[in-house]
Amino acid sequence: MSLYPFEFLCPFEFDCSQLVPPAGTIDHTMTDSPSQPHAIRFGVIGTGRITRRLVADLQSTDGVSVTAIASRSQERADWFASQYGIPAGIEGYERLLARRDVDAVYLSLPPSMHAEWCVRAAEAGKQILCEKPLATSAEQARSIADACDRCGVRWLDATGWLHHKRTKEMRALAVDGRLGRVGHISVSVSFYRPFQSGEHRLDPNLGGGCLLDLGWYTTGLACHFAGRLPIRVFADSIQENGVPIRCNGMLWFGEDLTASFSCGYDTATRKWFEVAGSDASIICDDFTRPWAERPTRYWIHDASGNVEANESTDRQEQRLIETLVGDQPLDSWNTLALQTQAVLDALADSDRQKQPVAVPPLDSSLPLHRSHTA
Ligand SMILES: NC(=O)C1=CN([C@@H]2O[C@H](COP(=O)(O)OP(=O)(O)OC[C@H]3O[C@@H](n4cnc5c(N)ncnc54)[C@H](OP(=O)(O)O)[C@@H]3O)[C@@H](O)[C@H]2O)C=CC1
Ligand SMILES: O=C1CO[C@H](CO)[C@@H](O)[C@@H]1O
Repeated sequence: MSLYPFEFLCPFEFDCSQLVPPAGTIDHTMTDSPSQPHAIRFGVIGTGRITRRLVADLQSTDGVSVTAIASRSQERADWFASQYGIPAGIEGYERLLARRDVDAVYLSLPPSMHAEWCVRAAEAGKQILCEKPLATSAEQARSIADACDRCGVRWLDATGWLHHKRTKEMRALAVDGRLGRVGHISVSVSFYRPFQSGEHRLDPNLGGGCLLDLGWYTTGLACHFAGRLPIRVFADSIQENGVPIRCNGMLWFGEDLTASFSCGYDTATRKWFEVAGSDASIICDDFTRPWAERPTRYWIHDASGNVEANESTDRQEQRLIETLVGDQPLDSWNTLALQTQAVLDALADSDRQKQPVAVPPLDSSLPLHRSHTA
């Protein structure tokens, strides 16, 4: 059965009067409602699986509305628009960027397309929420950051777990001495196939492979808790169709702190980490998102077998969206994304060479990824 049933017809027509925004212009006159004055109006680029969830998250975030969705196919755009109550279905991503009723875009394309469409969105003056991985190389990631800088637009990668309220809490435990001296971080993210045909995760030309897809989480987690870039990394993968389908590795943050990771498409769903200190460890088994119908949870284990359990609920995607459309600086989040991408480059390089490689230092003008955890 097709993933996209096309039996629904869109009741909305494309409105040419909404074309042509001067870059950076935000025109709130077209879709503001009395209940949402000055809502930030999102346009969605791509109609994939994750889009369904994020559209609902956008629509349920205060101060945000979704005004348009673009697909390569008019039929698919119309179907999504009608299913999700989005006023306009648009054929072609460029046409969405040209609309005056779009202030920000949510981009959920295969990874190899992120850089091009983020840069175009920035040049059209739109704020950007881009799916992870931000790009397929550090150079591409930097081109996104530079374009956003140049055009004065805010951007975030859609890495929801970072914005969960417990993430700050867990990191505080690691840095305030509760665990003793932190020595090792281990992190695993996986799920077991099957994939549908045409799956971008298995296509090297679309930025496929578990290292970018799931290594984005494992690398980001290790860098987030370490609060610095690793000096040296090692990765080794099992490949299929020219992409890694299992990848394991090590990160050295200095002599005192190491991390190990495992990610892949050939073991059951795992989304856990451990931060091990000299006195105690944090263990979390759902860091990327909660298990269905359960609160998020983590445990602090001490050296005597005492366990402190923590459960909480939060709406991490809404927090992520609020952070983007808010007015606080995004430097710290942006830096972590650029660091993560640079480390992924080094891991891919190590996997090719089958030996540890040094991680080049990041641009020193970037602020350290620390401020929001204070
Ligand atoms: N944050 C999270 O929790 C998650 C993030 N992701 C990320 O979201 C992004 C999209 O993933 P996912 O939703 O699974 O992807 P899908 O394959 O389901 O969707 C990708 C969409 O991109 C568009 N597209 C444009 N060109 C191509 C092409 N050549 N091949 C395939 N699709 C194309 C299609 O939309 P159209 O044809 O309508 O233009 C398609 O629906 C990835 O970067 C992924 O890592 C994914 C899952 C969870
Ligand atoms: O980011 C993601 C979240 O996890 C999924 C698997 O559970 C991945 O497929 C996806 O790319």
